[in-house]
Amino acid sequence: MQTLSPPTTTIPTPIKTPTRPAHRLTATPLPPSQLTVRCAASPQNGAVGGTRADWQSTCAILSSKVFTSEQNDNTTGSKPSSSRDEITTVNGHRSLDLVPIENLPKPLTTDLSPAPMHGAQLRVAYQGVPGAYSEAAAGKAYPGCEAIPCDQFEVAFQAVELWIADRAVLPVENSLGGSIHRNYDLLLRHRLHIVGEVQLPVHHCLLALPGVRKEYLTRVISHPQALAQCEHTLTKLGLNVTREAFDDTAGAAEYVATNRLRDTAAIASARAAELYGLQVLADGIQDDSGNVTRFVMLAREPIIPRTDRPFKTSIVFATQDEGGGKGTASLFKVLSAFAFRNISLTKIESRPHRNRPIRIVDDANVGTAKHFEYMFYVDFEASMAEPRAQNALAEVQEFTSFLRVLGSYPMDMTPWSLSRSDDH
Ligand SMILES: O=C(O)C(=O)C[C@]1(C(=O)O)C=C[C@@H](O)C=C1
Repeated sequence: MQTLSPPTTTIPTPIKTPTRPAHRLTATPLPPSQLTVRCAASPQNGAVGGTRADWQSTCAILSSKVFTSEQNDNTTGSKPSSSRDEITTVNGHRSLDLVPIENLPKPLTTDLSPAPMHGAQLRVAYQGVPGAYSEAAAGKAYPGCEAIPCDQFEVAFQAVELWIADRAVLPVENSLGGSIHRNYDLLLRHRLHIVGEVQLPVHHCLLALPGVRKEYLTRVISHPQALAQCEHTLTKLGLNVTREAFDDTAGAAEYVATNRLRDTAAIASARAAELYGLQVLADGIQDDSGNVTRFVMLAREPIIPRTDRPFKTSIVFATQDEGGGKGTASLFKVLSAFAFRNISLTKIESRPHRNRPIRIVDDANVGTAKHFEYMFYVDFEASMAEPRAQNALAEVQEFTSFLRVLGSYPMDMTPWSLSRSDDH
């Protein structure tokens, strides 16, 4: 499948950004590792326990495994450092027990309510151009926000790290297409925190220039996830077309419009049709009417976990080497730490362990085994403010060589509706 080059034309200004110049953020060479990450949160009324000390004790569970800040990405599986002279980090932050409480910087926000510090709208970075589903997710997560288009997922991370944006909204999985692996890898590589999730019903349309008929089409372009979500319907429509990947759905629509392509259709939202002056050739072409994409919201600071509403926690870990002693069956042991506490897992994903993708085990009698090594991403239904979650993670640490909490955040509990008006 060939990847099209994005057009070099001007991108329309994102909605609700009347004063901002019309452009998309593009990649910068600044490595995320150069970015300063600050520590911890201040208490907030309604948070469990309600004091900074409570929050610190919650975090202390996690700070027993410390890594030196010299390490590139905390994934090498090194043993914890015990030296108090070293600058230590937990989840990319200075270890809490080394920082006097009164010196803790204030978090950007302590809750999901949009409260930007710079006195303006909350600025939310997303990948794509106006009309992309990610933009709709940003609007659902933070109504009235200023949505900032970025040309790559990584740029959205950087936008937050560089204080150009307050939040990033990124798709992580779709009910038909599965996980968006790139974003799992980026979550590990960067130091941002998951502060929320939104689930967005995704309603795809087949878009073409006005006057174009289905019979004229020779190709359909869109984001690979969108192409995958419409695979069977495209075949059922009897289209004799090639399918080509594009950076995002709305970008594909814009490309068709700007280049006046009469042989090409885009799969994108009805809103993209309006924005780029395209007609809707077919509506609701996703293979499942309940098609939904889950997005996570990222911020520079974590939010304070609570217990007054359902929370989810996302972690990533590497198991200890298998092959005897403590290392045996470590994945099973990790998962059972949750099972024994009646904590439901909602998602498990494995990705190659970047620093140690293969482990070679020589056995003189039978030969050499080459085991693939993984980073495991797990979402579980509990708040880090709950002792059972803290205890589970304390136990998980015993069987892992690396563990990071990506975030503890409110679950998206909006009522499920497949009505057209809810769709994007
Ligand atoms: O291209 C877009 O519109 C996006 O927001 C990206 C994306 C994705 O990456 O999965 C988001 C939701 C849909 O599942 C299809 C595409």
